[in-house]
Amino acid sequence: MHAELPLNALKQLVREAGAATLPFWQQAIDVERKADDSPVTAADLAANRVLIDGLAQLTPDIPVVSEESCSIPLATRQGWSRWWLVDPLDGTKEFISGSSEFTVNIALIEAGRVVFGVVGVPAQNLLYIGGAGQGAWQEDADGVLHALQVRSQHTPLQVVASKRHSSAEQEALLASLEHSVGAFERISVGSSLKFCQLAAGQADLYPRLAPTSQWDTAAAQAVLEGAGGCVLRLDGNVLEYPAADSYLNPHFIALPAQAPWRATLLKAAARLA
Ligand SMILES: Nc1ncnc2c1ncn2[C@@H]1O[C@H](COP(=O)(O)O)[C@@H](OP(=O)(O)O)[C@H]1O
Ligand SMILES: [Mg+2]
Repeated sequence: MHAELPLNALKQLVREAGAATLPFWQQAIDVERKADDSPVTAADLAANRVLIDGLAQLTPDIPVVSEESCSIPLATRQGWSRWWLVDPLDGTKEFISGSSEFTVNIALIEAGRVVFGVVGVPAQNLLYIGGAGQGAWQEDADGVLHALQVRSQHTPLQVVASKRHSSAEQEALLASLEHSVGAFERISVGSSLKFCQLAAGQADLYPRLAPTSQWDTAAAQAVLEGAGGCVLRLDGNVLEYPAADSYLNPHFIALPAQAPWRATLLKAAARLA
């Protein structure tokens, strides 16, 4: 997997960033509001510091954009051929509520595509790693790797969706799925763990017709792609990571690449694009 990357050190760094969040977890914690009204805590900032310092040390030639350090001029970012895209604590609202569904995310972007990602789940002492064409693994608390593979047939379909964010379009897509493919079960999960559950063959579809930013999706997209999944915009193209004014993603669906109902779902999604 990306032979030139210091893989073990990167995994250790994500574990250390996760460990930096845990002293604040399930404790009374001050919550600040950012300019976009989203919450940020001392845990987000502690993990951010570990990752920014660690990446600068491990891969000094690769620039970093983090949710908590993202005010880098577009003209500068447009000159980068590869860069790290970091969400030090995805699922901040879950973290604040005391839920274990929060993650630490680092993704390597090359020429606008995610090529490698590590997702840490600090409260479960787990890591997910992977990249398109390279495979995907879960590393357990003892450092043992377990290969991940999506499933493509499961009845009923299990749909993972945000605990907190949906939209009328998302509900319309799910209604059309039920009509054309069949009944499904819906499971609410916070953070980028939703992609990891697909990668691990524990769920079948993650529709996100509600806002996310690039750092929310990139690392776990790499894991899912390595496990045989894909993340597609509603027009059927792969979700990409262009340098742009805004870090907002378009709406997307994440699914096993070989899902038998893929074409049916994409037809319904195209009507909502
Ligand atoms: N209006 C909005 N604009 C951009 N991103 C949003 C958003 N509402 C929610 N999100 C993103 O959704 C993520 C949470 O996803 P989920 O609901 O699946 O757990 C948040 O990540 P953070 O917790 O890192 O801020 C946040 O970035
Ligand atoms: Mg996030």
